[in-house]
Amino acid sequence: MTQLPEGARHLPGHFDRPAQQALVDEIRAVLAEAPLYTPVMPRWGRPFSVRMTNCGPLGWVADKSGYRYQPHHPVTGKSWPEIPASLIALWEAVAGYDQPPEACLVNFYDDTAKMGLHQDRDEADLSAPVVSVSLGDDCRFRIGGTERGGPTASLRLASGDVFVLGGTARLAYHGVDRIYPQTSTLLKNGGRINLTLRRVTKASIDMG
Ligand SMILES: O=C(O)CCC(=O)C(=O)O
Ligand SMILES: [Fe+2]
Repeated sequence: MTQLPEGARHLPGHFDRPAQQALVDEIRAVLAEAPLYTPVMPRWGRPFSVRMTNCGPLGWVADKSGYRYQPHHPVTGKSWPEIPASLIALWEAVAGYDQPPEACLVNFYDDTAKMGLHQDRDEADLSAPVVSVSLGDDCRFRIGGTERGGPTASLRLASGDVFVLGGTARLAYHGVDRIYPQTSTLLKNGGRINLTLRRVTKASIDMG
């Protein structure tokens, strides 16, 4: 595969350095309310190398019973904090979808973390794209087609980049092969943050 699948868009440097810094400050505030935790794979319970938390009315969680969205943090039991306004604005600018995102997954990768090839398909509404932001160290991102085992392409994502999976690519297999340590000075202790905005339900929801 030499080019990106239809509906996949890489927006290099969408956020400039000051905007990246502002986002990091907002994410630190999210982490203070909703700390990173280590999810585990369904069934076997093998821990992910990526630590996670969420903001938004719904958050994506993984534990022994499966993958799902839920309105509260699995460790603290508290509601997830709100999605920062700058990320709502990003969604409005690039998603082409008239409802707001409901979930913002926060992934934290240390120097050795990675994420295997997978599809994002736990959402009831697959007509909305997945919009993701990279902050901190670069990574090698891999993207293929909608069938497991097909050809893939890899590209380097850097701090401030935005990546959109929409159209046919909404169900494209993708993953993070590796982090390139010490390639960014944004996060003082290194590592990479990925923010992934998603619409989960079809209609507007009221979480009451
Ligand atoms: O870290 C990334 O760039 C991708 C994250 C991802 O695929 C996911 O959270 O589903
Ligand atoms: Fe994903």
